[in-house]
Amino acid sequence: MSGKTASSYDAWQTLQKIYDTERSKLVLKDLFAQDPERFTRFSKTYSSDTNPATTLLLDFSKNLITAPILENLILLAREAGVEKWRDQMFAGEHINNSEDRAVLHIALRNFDDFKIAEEGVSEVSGVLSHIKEFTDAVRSGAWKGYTGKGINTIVNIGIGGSDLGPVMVTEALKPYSKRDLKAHFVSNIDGTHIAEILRECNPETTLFIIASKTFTTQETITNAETAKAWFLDTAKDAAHVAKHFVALSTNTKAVTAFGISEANMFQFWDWVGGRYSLWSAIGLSIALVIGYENFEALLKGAHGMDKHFKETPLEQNLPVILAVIGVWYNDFYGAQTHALLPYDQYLHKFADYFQQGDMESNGKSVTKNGERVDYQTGPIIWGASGTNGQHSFYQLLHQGTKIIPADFIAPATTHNPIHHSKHHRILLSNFFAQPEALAFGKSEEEVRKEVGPNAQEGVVKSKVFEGNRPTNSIMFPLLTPEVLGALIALYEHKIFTQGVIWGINSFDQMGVELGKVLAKKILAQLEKPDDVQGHDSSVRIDHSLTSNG
Ligand SMILES: O=P(O)(O)OC[C@H]1O[C@H](O)[C@H](O)[C@@H](O)[C@@H]1O
Repeated sequence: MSGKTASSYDAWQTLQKIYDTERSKLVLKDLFAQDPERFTRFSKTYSSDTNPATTLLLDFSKNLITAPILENLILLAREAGVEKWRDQMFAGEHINNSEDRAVLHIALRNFDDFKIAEEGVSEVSGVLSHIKEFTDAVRSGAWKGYTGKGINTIVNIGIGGSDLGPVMVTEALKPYSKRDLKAHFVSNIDGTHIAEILRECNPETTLFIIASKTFTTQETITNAETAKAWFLDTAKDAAHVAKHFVALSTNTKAVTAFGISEANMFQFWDWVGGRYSLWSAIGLSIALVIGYENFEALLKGAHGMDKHFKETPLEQNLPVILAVIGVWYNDFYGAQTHALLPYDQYLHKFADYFQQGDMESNGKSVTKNGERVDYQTGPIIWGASGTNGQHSFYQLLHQGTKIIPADFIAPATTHNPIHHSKHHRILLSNFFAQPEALAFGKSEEEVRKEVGPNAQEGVVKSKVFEGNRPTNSIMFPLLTPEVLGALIALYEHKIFTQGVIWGINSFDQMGVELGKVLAKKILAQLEKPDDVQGHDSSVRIDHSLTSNG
């Protein structure tokens, strides 16, 4: 990093001038009318070198940009050192400076292309073999529970990155799942979460996967202990735990102290960030649900996108394009949020997943050098799957006062072509219609023609769509494991690129600590309510409300 902050880069200042002087000319209707080649100019396709079915089309033509704006946005990325930082990440340098760690989720899906020297990287293939051997044994029925029965239920106990990735991916890849293996995910400390799930489990046929990078996370350890006690209630003998509990962690000591042997532990390393960990041992539940071969295809899909990000000039680089367009809205238009809108029911957890992926990475306000930024950093990520969102919050997208950049995401074909793909055709018609309506709107003149001369003024105005609301559209042939891998990696590298432009460390999460520390203090006091002290006056603990009899 140059020591400069983003707003002092030359390209930033050029962009600010363009925004100040040309903003009124950035009207999508006019930009499309002036340039019949606009779609060709502002769309790009990524295709995997090894599998032509793994293709992503990014249409970014419906953005408030021109060729010179995009050129300057790319210059901004270059001036911020995106290429340099990217190459450092791929080389295993400790770019997570506050924790002095490498950032190597790309090493978990490397398949020997990038040479990385960091400790632990050479062990990745061994852990993958362990995952394969174990998942094959469980899925085939060779792995037996303590009464000799096979496993038909898995319960992943984890939170944050040790939950959201496995949940999102197992939902997204349901068509590839072993339908007779039920997968549950417990995350919340609220006892209701585990209580409801245990009601659906049989201790003889259930496998608990304790997923925690640190193995110190309060929610996960508490839930894991509850699960163990529930299991031993029936199984009685602690020796049976070995058949029903495995751990995914970097912390061998804590895992063995919990009572899980090293043989039942799947390792990963401190250079895997929690929100980038689904590619590691944390993906065990994914491999169990979809099979090891499909898990490997997911990794290969991400690896292909890694190569694209590493080797493609910034101008053609999909993650970089998404990132700089995001910066344009976030920092010049003042957009506060970014919506992820997948038109695919299988992707219904995609926005939830990238809430952590993006907001925990880029929700920072000091640079790596410790300077307070004087510009906006990470956007608020939100969204829901189409078409449900249309019947809920799209009113605000179309006619509200806020600018909400959004990504529309859809597969060209469906895993469920019922009624000769009638559902899918309707879904896609909405996927195409919404960005069109957002971009081009409906003029007052058009409304007047429709409603006739006698309509009230208020009615006319309420039916006008100003348009000029920006979107990206991303399409792929079918949601396969490889395509999903590429799609997730696309967003990971987008987040990386934005973090570099803003000069922040996208790989620590100091902001989650304070609340945890305070909760621990309060917990001690809840257990001994007479001693409540040292908090502000709004923390008044009424023992009659907190005790359960
Ligand atoms: O995997 P664990 O160590 O249990 O951590 C689980 C989660 O909790 C932390 O508070 C972090 O904010 C997350 O990044 C992490 O994914």
